[in-house]
Amino acid sequence: MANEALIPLMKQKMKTDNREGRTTLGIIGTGNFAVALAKRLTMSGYDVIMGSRRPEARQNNLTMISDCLCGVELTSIAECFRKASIIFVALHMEDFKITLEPFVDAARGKILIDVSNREHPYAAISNAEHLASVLKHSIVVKGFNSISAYTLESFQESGSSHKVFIASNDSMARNKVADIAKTMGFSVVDLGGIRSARFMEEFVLRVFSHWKIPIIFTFGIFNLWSLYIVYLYFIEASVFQWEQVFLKVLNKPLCMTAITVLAITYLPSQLASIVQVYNGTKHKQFPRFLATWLKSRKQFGLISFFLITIHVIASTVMMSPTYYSSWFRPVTVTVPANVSVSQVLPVSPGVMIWKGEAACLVGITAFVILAIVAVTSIPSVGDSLNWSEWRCIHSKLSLAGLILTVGHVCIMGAPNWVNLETLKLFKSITFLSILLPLLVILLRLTFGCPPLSGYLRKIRRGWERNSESQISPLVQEEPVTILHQFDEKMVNGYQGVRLESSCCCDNTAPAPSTSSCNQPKSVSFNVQCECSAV
Ligand SMILES: NC(=O)C1=CN([C@@H]2O[C@H](COP(=O)(O)OP(=O)(O)OC[C@H]3O[C@@H](n4cnc5c(N)ncnc54)[C@H](OP(=O)(O)O)[C@@H]3O)[C@@H](O)[C@H]2O)C=CC1
Ligand SMILES: [Fe+3]
Repeated sequence: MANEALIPLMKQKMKTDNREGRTTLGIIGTGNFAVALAKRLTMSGYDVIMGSRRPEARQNNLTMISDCLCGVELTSIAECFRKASIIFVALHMEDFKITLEPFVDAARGKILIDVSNREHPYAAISNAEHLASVLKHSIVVKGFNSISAYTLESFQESGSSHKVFIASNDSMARNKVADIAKTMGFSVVDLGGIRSARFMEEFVLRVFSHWKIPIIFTFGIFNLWSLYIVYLYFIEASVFQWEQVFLKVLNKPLCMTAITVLAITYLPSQLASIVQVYNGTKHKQFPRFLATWLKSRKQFGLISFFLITIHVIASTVMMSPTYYSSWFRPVTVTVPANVSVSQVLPVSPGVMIWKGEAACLVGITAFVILAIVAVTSIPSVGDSLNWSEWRCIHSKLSLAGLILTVGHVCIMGAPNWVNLETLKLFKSITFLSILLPLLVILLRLTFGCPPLSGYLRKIRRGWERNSESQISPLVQEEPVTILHQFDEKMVNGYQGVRLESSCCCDNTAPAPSTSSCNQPKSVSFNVQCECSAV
């Protein structure tokens, strides 16, 4: 691995790269990723040299793939090492040794960007560390491995919402690669030393890891509600026919699951408030289950919205007096004396009563509000909002959505609840399904009203009940970031929280400015933001 003594040599080489102000970058490999990268770099204003084992054989292929590649110089790997000082290694890890070992001296002092991914999650060392061991005197930077060839090629779709993670032991090399990524239109996340490469490579192999728990939970809740519905409507009383099982019957556990999962989305925030008030500080870690639950809120919310959407469509399809008899005015038919009852009379359906209309209005409004919340949780949309707007939508508007959803159920069920005995009340599915959401709303309102709201705000600004040394008010106004080691837990948390800044602050003594941090050891997350969103 390169050391700082190589930096002057590198600077010298960088200067020779400039032709008419353009920097020359090398790419070793001519596969899918290399071609997409060459196109993107060319369109971002770089001169590109591609190094191949068989340049003559590849030349025709490249120009046939795209016109953008006409200006790209295709040469041997040795020539590529000679002409460029920053080189992307777009090879499979298994080929590093056999293909690159002869170029140990040619690679001396060069910045090599390892873009490779692994087949399997478990490996003793990362691909980047393996590359550094093959080309001992080079400076290896891990990066771009989470960006697909498709993303590189589709200019319009890959905006700053696509993040390029970068890791290297050499801070100057990291900065240079970060500048290239920014010029290409990506936003950059600096993950510090090369050890982070292990997690960068493992991270991309995970398949919907954040979705597993929410999906299993939702499935469990759906099964429980379904069993209860079957018991109520088919075993205890024969209310429905089996033919109605696909829409009318299924719609019931579906909407009950949707509202339960919606409550589960907002419940951990309230539990977090309870824990923080109980501890009298925000600096104590949440219990593991709660931390995981907090990180899964987005997934729970989106699953709930998905179920609500199906419920809305199914209800709209069935919207008739036959299915929703209690929502419509009954039709009285007077049979004239000269008409026999066996004759068919045209009967116009009754209009909706207040209950039906009000339930529809409140339900539609809740659906639209939750749609806005769901859409803004898409990173590219969320990124267009500032922090206050994002917080307003995910805190206030989502609460309004939950209240309206409960209101929708109450309008449907409440007129019946008053006539029911206590025991029978617990057999009402509308009553049962609002209990958890009501608890969440009550907790939210309790923590949102003085004096608890003020107390909680104080805690979230750094105040500690049992601490002598309070953080100065000036520092409290700054976003408080905590230095995490880049470990599995942090990568998991990445999707759930908004990345705000990357200063390196200590948990107990937040640094007031990012400038004091020349070499952040890891990304840091704006914990203030996460807590506020709570
Ligand atoms: N494709 C994608 O979307 C992404 C790919 N990556 C990573 O980028 C790297 C390249 O991927 P990709 O371009 O798809 O792979 P390809 O199989 O399409 O290309 C690999 C290239 O490696 C070169 N090579 C050098 N030595 C050997 C060797 N001994 N045997 C075979 N080929 C060799 C070949 O070029 P030549 O014959 O000209 O020397 C070949 O074109 C991989 O490590 C992959 O994990 C990372 C993110 C996304
Ligand atoms: Fe409904």
